Formats: sequence, C-alpha cells, structure tokens
Amino acid sequence: MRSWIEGANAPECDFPLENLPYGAFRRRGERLRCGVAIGDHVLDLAVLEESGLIHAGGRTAVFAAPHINAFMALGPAAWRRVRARLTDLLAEGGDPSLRGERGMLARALVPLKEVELGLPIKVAGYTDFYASRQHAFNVGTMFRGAGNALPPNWLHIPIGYNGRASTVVVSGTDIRRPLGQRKPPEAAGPVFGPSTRLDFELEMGAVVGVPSRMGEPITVAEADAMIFGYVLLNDWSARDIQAWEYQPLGPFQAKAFATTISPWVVTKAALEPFRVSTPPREKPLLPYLCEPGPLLHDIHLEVALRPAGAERATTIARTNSRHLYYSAAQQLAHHAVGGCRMECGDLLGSGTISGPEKGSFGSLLELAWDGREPVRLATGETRSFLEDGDEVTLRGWAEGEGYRIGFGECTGRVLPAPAERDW
Ligand SMILES: O=C(O)/C=C/C(=O)CC(=O)CC(=O)O
Ligand SMILES: [Ca+2]
Ligand SMILES: [Mg+2]
Repeated sequence: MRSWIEGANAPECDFPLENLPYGAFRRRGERLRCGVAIGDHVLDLAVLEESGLIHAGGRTAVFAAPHINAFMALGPAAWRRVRARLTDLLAEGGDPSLRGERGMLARALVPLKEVELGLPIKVAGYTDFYASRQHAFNVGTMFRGAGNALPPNWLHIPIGYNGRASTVVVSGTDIRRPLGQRKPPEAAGPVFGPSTRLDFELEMGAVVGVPSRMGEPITVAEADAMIFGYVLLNDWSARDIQAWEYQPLGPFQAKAFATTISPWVVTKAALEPFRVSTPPREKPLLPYLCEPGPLLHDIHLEVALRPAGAERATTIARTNSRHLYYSAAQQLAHHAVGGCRMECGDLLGSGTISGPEKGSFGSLLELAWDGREPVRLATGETRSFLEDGDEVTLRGWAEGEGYRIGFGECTGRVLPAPAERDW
C-alpha cells in the first residue's frame, strides 16, 4: 500500500499506511487531542471528526480529548471502521477529500517535529507480568540461586503484580532516581537513601480497550478481542530496594516510582500479519489458559543507552517479543478469570523480555550479570547499573515486506535523587 504522504512509503519509516498508531499530541499553546502518526506527520483526528471527514460511530465526538480512551470505549467495530476510513483517506488513489482541500490539509496534517506528544491513554490500572522464561530464570538465579530460579508455579500461572497507574509517564519524561530502604549485604540492618542499583526493563505493554464485568470469567479468545493495541514499556526498577522488600508480596516501591510508555499505541489490527505462536509448553496448561491460535507477535526490540554528554547511544540489547512464554491475551484472561473487572485503559506489562543469549537480555541486571560483567559502551565507559544523566531508549518494530510497523521511541533520562536536605 502506498500513501500520498511524503515519507510514509520509505521502507525504514516507523509509520507507514499499514501502521496508523494512535496517540495524543499538541502544538504549542494548544490542548492535547488525538492523532494518528503517518510518515513524519501526525494526522489531527479532532479536526477530521469536527469537519465530518471521519465518524467514529459514537453519539459524541471522541477525538478532541487528551487521551484515546473514549475512542477505545466504542469497541472493535468502531476501531475497524475508523481504520478503514483513515486508510482510504491516506492511500494513493483513495478518497481525495483530505488531499483536495488545501486549508483542511494544512490544519489536519502536522509535522511530528512541531508537536509535543502526551500520554496516549488515561491509564486505568497497571499490572506487570513476568512472562519471559529466560528473564525469570536469570533474575531467579541472582535473587534465589540457580536451584530455585524458576518458581514452582511459573510454568502454570502467568505471574504478575498490581503496579501503579499514577506513575506511568510518556516517553521523554525525566525519571528521578528513587529513594528507598535497602539492605547492603555486609550491613547489619537496612539503610535509607537513593537507590544505587537503578535499572530498566524492556517490556511490551498491552492496552485493554473493551472492559470485562466483575465476577465474570473470560476466555483467552475473548481476552485477545478486548486488546486494542500495544506500546513499548520501560518498567524502571530499583534492584536494591526490590531485593530487600519483595518477599513475600512482590515488588512495591522498587517499581512504583516510574514506568515509561511509548507515545503511539500500535493497534492489534496493524500487528495481525506478524502473529506467532508462543514457544512449546513445557507443562500442559490448565484449559482456561490454552490458546485458540497464535497470540504473540514477531517484534524486533532494542535498548540503547546514552550517558550524559555523549553524542552517541550504544545499543546494548537486541531481542524479540516472540520469546515470551505467555501472551497478553493469556495474562488478561488469567487476570479477569477470578472475577477482577478489567477496564478500558488498563495497561498490562508483558514482563521483561529476555532472549536466550546474553546480548538479548532485557535488563541491565542481566546484561551485566549482577554487576559482575559490566556492559561496555561506545564511549569507553562501563555500566552495571544506571547512572545519573543516563538516557535509556527502547525501540521496536515488526518487519513486513518493504515496510515496518514501528512503535517509535520509548525514552527517559535519569535525574539525580532528591537532595539529602529534603529527606
Ligand atoms: O524474580 C523476582 O523476584 C522478580 C523479578 C522482577 O524483576 C519482577 C518484574 O518486574 C517482572 C518482569 O518484568 O518480568
Ligand atoms: Ca517488570
Ligand atoms: Mg514500573
């Protein structure tokens, strides 16, 4: 498919006509509204809706809002209708309404470099899972020893914990190094202060569009149908705080201070051609978790780290979301099956995605193996954990024939902890 929009047809462009990811943006002095990325532009959906060029199907306008939740709440038929309409308006040889009207085009098509991107969704709830076998094995080995690395439930349950929606932020937001309680191995008791083992976690985030009802189970197939799309997600983690606090209730303050997501929600529809199956089951799953078909996606993932002042970032990990043992649909079905109501705008972290070999691990804890094998950067520096001023950027894309479905960037920079006089 070709678009008449400059840049959208380049093979390395993240946002070709096949993608059409949703986000929130504003020009200087304007309010946030919904848009779709195409080439190096964003298409203003509020303008299109107001002028009658698109109609999402609801009784009121949905796109002149700071988040895409109202649109997601209209459900899968509306998602399909708007995607088909946008494709027609943007395709070479499609409906000329948008192209034809000069004034309209100038208002509706905004260069990406002129906009500020907002958090695409109002996050209703944030749950983080633990679905990469290699990551679970690696972290388990470091926290509990190789003999107890994989918990006995891991091959039966998509393990997760309830995270904080309040601190999910959009790419580009600076992250303050957290304060917390930790117990250095040689110390007699715990100490309080800035984390000294700050880390990132490379994850995919699934965005729930269709709610479920309290007390009503859902199947894995129904869960898949409830998912609107996916984002890149960095679950910033303070490993020293985590190791001290996590038993027996799991991560709490170690992961509550910040979670960064990419600004564009790539729809499930755009990722359809890239579906792949989960790896073979090592233990049979209980029937409520069995998959009706391929539920993962083949998405290349990368992590780059740029120290303060450095010109270039170093790519320190390359992996793929197909390594996950559980899909987002399985996680969502498991989440809701006991009676928990899932909401439009719920965000589900996949868990850190680590591939089988060392360069494909999704956290610094694993890449530098608990500080024993520091990662070397292009600047000559090494890293075992993040330092103040470090900028971490996640990238991801599915590779089609002659095009890619890109996620854009999920980036954040580490700021120093609050000054000691303030605590
Ligand atoms: O094994 C543990 O004790 C905890 C590991 C994690 O870091 C939990 C987590 O955030 C899940 C994940 O991202 O896979
Ligand atoms: Ca995580
Ligand atoms: Mg987090």
